[in-house]
Amino acid sequence: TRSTRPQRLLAAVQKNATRGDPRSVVRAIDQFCRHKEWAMNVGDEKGCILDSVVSEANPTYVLELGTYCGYSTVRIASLLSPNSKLITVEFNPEYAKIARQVIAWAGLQDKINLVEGASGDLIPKMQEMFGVKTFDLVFLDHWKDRYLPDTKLMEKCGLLRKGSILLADNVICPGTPDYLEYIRNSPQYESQYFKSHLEYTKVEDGLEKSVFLG
Ligand SMILES: O=C(NC/C=C/[C@H]1O[C@@H](n2ccc(=O)cc2)[C@H](O)[C@@H]1O)c1cc([N+](=O)[O-])cc(O)c1O
Ligand SMILES: [Mg+2]
Repeated sequence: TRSTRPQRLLAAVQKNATRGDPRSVVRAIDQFCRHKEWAMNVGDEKGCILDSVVSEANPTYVLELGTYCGYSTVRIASLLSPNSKLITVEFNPEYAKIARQVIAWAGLQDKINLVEGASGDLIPKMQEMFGVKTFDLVFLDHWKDRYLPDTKLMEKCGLLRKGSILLADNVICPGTPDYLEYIRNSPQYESQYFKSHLEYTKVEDGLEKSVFLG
């Protein structure tokens, strides 16, 4: 049977990227998506904004919601300091299988915990599963109708501390209107919109960075 797009993306990484070199893995995926097949990675343009937010935050504990093939997982983890950890949540076992191999090719498996399941089920278990108290940075890039309920759930579970940063992809395209309305009007957050483009296209999209004020 025909291969899947994530399988072809992984093959492009294994063909064009250098083992143990995360930035070459990121570059190989961007090349594949720009010249061969579009895929829903945060991409190179929004990826630069992601890089600057991660570098400035220098987080110890990062949560990513929506691994997909591991592009942003590798991009973020490549910027983390030695004792920091990235936990990434993936619902689809096929995507998880590909992402684990992309992460391994980048040589970042020691920094990353990929956990399979639904965010709504796993968020309440983060503290007991990983001994995490709070997350310094959360990257939201999963189902767009889950951004708001999962943010409220993270608040309820005490996973956010004064200064925790939420960074949300696709707030314009495909769009997360209920999340934007909540986060921009809540006195508990200070938000900033970084205007950009939908990955590998000229369509407008952007990232919303929100700091939890506690
Ligand atoms: O739909 C989009 N993203 C949904 C991502 C979903 C990912 O999150 C996982 N998940 C993990 C945990 C869960 O609880 C639920 C899902 C899913 O298994 C999938 O791997 C999207 C679409 C476009 N687009 O242009 O159409 C562009 C983008 O940048 C996007 O991110
Ligand atoms: Mg996205």
